[in-house]
Amino acid sequence: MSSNEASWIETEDWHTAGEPFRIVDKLPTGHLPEGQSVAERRFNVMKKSEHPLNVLRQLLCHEPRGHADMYGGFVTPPNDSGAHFGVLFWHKDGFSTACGHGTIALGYWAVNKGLVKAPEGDGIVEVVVDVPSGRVVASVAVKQGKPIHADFINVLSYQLGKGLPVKIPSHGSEISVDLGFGGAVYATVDAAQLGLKVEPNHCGDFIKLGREIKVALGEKGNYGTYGLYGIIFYDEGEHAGDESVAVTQRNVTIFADGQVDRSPCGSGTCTRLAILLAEGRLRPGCSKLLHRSIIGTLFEADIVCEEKSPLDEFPACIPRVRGHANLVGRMNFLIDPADPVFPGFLLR
Ligand SMILES: O=C(O)[C@H]1NCC[C@@H]1O
Repeated sequence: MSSNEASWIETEDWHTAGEPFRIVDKLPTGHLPEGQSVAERRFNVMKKSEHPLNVLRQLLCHEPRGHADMYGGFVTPPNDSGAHFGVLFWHKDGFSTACGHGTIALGYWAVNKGLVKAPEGDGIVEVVVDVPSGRVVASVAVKQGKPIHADFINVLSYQLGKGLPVKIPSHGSEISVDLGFGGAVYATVDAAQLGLKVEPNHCGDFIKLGREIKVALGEKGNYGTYGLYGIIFYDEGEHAGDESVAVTQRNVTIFADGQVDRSPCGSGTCTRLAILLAEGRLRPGCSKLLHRSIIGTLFEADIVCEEKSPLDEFPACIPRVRGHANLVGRMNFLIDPADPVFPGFLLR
């Protein structure tokens, strides 16, 4: 694709629990960023706003081809032969380090496309994906050769901070937030502190509050090279019977700059699992988190195992999140530099 010529680009669009995931399998020549790993490729595309892959992100994410809550991934080579492929996740403001809903969609996509050999009848097939935060797995269950659900098995996840006091303009008194890592850094907040329920009619409030909390936390929200990615507002749900069997919560995750996750957020769910482990409310191998989204869709999550933690104060675990993805359509977009709104626009 030369910079002044119009060209076409194909995508396959999925959603996982309502959250969009637009997959670009074949990148135009000259678009793959340099790097030995997906993490290096991400750093390299982020260094240069005029990088052709960053322009392609805006074209496919922003209006009129996308919208302020659009999300997707560019498929790349893996870091080495241990993974099937790599992916650079993108959202309206840039490239993220982790994406559970996208990994679930990629699991379905790879099986449907025949990129990994699935059992002809019933069984499980593992799709191994290199993402910027490490190597993750979509473990796809198939029935008569077709995916029926996928488990996102994430990188090591753990709590980073407990009860950090935060003062924000929209709320009179100080609130308290926990910080955690699930491939990306999240601040998690019990929405009851703000007098809010996680319901679609409060979506605008959560966008505003999420932005305010991010600003108020400032550098305290960073962890090494990871900046604070999202704010998870959660409600405690009804106890599903025995507390040792399940914790039920509903959340909305506001990520990047005011982007709203329609799904329960895969990497956010991993962060909540790690915090619930630290609080002693979940245990590896025997209890679950039933995690609903703001639109009511569900991820079912548990802890595969506890592992050595990089921090003395908090335990660490390998989390697993089960979800469903659905194909939305196959698109063929015209990319025309002469379009008066090239490469696109946003109204948030
Ligand atoms: O499921 C997830 O992990 C992603 N969903 C949007 C924000 C996160 O990257």
